[in-house]
Amino acid sequence: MEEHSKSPLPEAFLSFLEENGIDPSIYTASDSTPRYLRLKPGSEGELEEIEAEIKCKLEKVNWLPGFYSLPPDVLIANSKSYLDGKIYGIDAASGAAVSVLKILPGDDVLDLCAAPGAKLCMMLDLLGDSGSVTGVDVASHRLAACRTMLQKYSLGDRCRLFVADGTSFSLAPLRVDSLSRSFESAFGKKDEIFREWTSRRPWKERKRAAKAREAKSLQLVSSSENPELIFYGRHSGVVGLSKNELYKTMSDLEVSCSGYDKVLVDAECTHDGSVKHIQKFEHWGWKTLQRRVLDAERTDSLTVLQLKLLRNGFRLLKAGGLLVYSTCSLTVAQNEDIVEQFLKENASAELQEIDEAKEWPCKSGRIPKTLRFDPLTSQTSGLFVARFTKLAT
Ligand SMILES: C[S@@+](CC[C@H](N)C(=O)[O-])C[C@H]1O[C@@H](n2cnc3c(N)ncnc32)[C@H](O)[C@@H]1O
Repeated sequence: MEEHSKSPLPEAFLSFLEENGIDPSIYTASDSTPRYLRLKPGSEGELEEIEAEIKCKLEKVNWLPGFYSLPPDVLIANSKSYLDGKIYGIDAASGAAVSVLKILPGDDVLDLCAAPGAKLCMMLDLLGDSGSVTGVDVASHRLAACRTMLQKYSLGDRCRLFVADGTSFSLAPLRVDSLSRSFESAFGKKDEIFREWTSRRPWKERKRAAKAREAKSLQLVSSSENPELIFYGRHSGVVGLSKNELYKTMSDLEVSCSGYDKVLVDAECTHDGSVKHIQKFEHWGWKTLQRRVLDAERTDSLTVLQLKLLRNGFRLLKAGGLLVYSTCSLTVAQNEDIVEQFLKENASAELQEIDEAKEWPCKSGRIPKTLRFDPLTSQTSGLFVARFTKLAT
């Protein structure tokens, strides 16, 4: 059994909630909030076996296909089903955020803040055998963990991962049907063609990556520097391409027909919706919580980052496509205010009603059509979700 903290919320966190108009009573259910897992499609027939192994009955989440809940103190990380990649832990609210993207086989999907990757895995499961998913994250160590996860669940076939700043990432989706381009590029310079991914990078490439990391740490990287590609699957569209083809950026005009079908901006935030995250600071020290999470200046710079991520995600979305903006903060500043500001400056952005949520245990946000999940209402972690579509101009 895992240890669960029953200690009261720290003073600094309570003041943060008060300043942000968040009712602390929504967290009172946190200790009993179930844990959730998603069954890898195809493993449904093994439910009884999985239950026997984790010694616990799994409750089907009626409002979210493929999801099951279990008591918060049941450990799954050492179970064979988990190690074999038949189940993965993902909160139901996170699953809801992915499901409102309505991913269909064949879609080109962009996940602009991808690590550690629970939502990315679900996207790849929904995508099936056609289309592509591009995962971007600014933190290379977190994205490396995401790569490990893709490999564990054998989900990387149609995925590519870039260490990059999501506020300026500009690469086009790769059409997996781009055989003619691959054929052409096969006549290009030999060492510029991407061969099948292997974790053992050629010496030249490792040296180049090390140099890039060094330049980054010395802040020598110009904004025109190519993002670092740290993984690509066999059917991600990368194999056979030249560097020039891969690193082709899109003009705003090209985006409207060649942009991504679906974009997730699961933005960096103060994580205040997740008490499990806040309680970690019991061990790291409440002062760290103050500095790393609650500090007003940090929150201000976060809202700037969130708006930039949303703007860039929307820029890369094709006309008629869907974008989901989510955060695991419950403050208005990081959610509704961002949505309002964004709508004000984007005539082609339309906030969409999330019809499927009518049967879901969540509330409307302060702006109609947006959703809020919280431990008390939803028995999930806290999450804000807004869905936009891009109108043709
Ligand atoms: C809430 S987490 C994303 C969780 C992820 N979607 C998942 O389901 O596992 C936010 C992520 O944003 C990343 N991030 C922060 N600033 C970024 C930026 N400028 N560009 C891209 N990613 C960024 C962080 O490194 C972090 O991994």
